[in-house]
Amino acid sequence: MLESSTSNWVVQKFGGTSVGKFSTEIVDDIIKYYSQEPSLDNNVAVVCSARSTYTKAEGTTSRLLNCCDLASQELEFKDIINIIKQDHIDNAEKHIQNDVLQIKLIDDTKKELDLVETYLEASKVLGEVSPRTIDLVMSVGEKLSCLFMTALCNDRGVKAEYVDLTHIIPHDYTATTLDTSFYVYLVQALKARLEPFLSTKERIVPVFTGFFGLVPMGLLNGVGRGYTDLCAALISVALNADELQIWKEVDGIFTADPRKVPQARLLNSVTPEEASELTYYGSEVIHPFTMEQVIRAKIPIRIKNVQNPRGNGTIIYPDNIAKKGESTPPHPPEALSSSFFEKKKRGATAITAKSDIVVLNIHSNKKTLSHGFLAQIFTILDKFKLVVDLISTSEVHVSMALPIPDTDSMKSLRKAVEQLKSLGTVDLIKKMAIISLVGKQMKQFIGIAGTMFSTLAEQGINIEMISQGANEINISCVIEAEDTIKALQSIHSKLLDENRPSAFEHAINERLEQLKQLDI
Ligand SMILES: Nc1ncnc2c1ncn2[C@@H]1O[C@H](COP(=O)(O)OP(=O)(O)O)[C@@H](O)[C@H]1O
Ligand SMILES: N[C@@H](CC(=O)OP(=O)(O)O)C(=O)O
Repeated sequence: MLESSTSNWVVQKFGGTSVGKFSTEIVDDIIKYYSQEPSLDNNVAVVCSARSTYTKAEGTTSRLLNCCDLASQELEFKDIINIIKQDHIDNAEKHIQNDVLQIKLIDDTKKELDLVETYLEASKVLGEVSPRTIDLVMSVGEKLSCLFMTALCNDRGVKAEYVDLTHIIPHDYTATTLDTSFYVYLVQALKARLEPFLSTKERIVPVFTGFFGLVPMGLLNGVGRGYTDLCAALISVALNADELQIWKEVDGIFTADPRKVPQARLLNSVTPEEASELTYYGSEVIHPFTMEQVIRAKIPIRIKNVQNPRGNGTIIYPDNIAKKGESTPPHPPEALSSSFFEKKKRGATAITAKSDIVVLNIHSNKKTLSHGFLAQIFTILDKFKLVVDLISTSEVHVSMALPIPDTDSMKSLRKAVEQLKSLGTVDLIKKMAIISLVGKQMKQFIGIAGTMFSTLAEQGINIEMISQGANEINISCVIEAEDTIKALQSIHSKLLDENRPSAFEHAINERLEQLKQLDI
């Protein structure tokens, strides 16, 4: 059965470091190609993050947040504003050839940063920077980046128009949470903003600020860093786009972080569940909020490399739902075709590691876990805003793995420990890492966990904690952080290397052969 036809819109999201390092390549080889190549017949919408020259930590968003921090302590922040200003002016002078475009861009850049100064001066006087002010200041990162990318497109022969989404949510919007009704509202508001681009005969590329409004709770609190992915997802839904492309500096999603495991392979496709688990457990490929919206609208997400634009990348899409415009997937048992057997062989999809983990052990002072013991633990952790990544319990003992990435979260953990001591003996094990094996097909096979843990044992790696996610697509364990690379490489070689079928894979192949004989 055929569903809704194609819209010919492709949404392209570019991250901050890509805008910082590869802006001309993005315009010439990607935006121009996708919007002007006759065989593609596409309309392109672009979404950009704030510029980072080297790393995100030293990028414009981090600098702007640093200004907010200084202003809240009534300290001087203007030096940082000047660094941001100079960086963007130098960039405009270097890349924009047309004088009129360049002068206007520099002028707009200065005006935006003057506004930041005004907001923060006022906050300094008040001795407080509100979440709304933080959002307003943070939005300037995306504004500057998109003003630049729009000018660069126009300078290089791609007709483009800047679209500022900072005020897309009106002042009097009353919602307090980012729930479905909020997203429905936002998609409608985006549709209204897109209308001029849809009604004109001329092909104009809208360049959207990836900062999308002063949302309830503040964008930083409600969505967190990396919010531009979500913005691009919502624009894709508003446009009923054929594809959302997230452009990165890596060819797509690999079986492991290619910087840590040289043998890692590029994956053609992963499911949204797998992409979420990988992102949560250390492989930051896509913001976790992005997928739900787009997949519900049957829009595939493609991760691609700005340095290799013609590569296929990795598609994120469910393996049991038809894409829009395509036939619905065959109903089982047809699904159990030879491709089923091919897929099942894979077992695990990818492996990932998350560092900065602390294990918190609590031994109850009662003989058995009393009623309310876990509730008390979580109440204390919640009070200090501590998140638990993994948990395992025995009769009188609870172990938890917590992400503690900075000194602030360490301080909170210490305070929590003081209160947890009323429940039993408490100890902390620092400098740990979570290793997670992820794969939607894994749940079909007993033995993958066994292979994973015996591989670690063969390498002499001590396992502190073991946990299997309730969704059964993730098997995780906690090890010492210094063993991370060894663990990733050895497990990858046993369970994910294509060239070296393991003893375990032989066992799977044999079992699949038996199933085939049984005609299942
Ligand atoms: N499984 C994985 N597949 C691809 N990249 C991964 C994986 N795990 C970790 N990474 C790392 O994630 C990074 C993401 O790419 P990058 O384009 O630099 O991110 P961003 O644009 O979000 O700043 C890469 O440097 C890559 O090494
Ligand atoms: N500029 C924001 C939003 C964002 O999405 O960034 P990036 O796409 O570069 O990860 C941040 O630094 O968090």
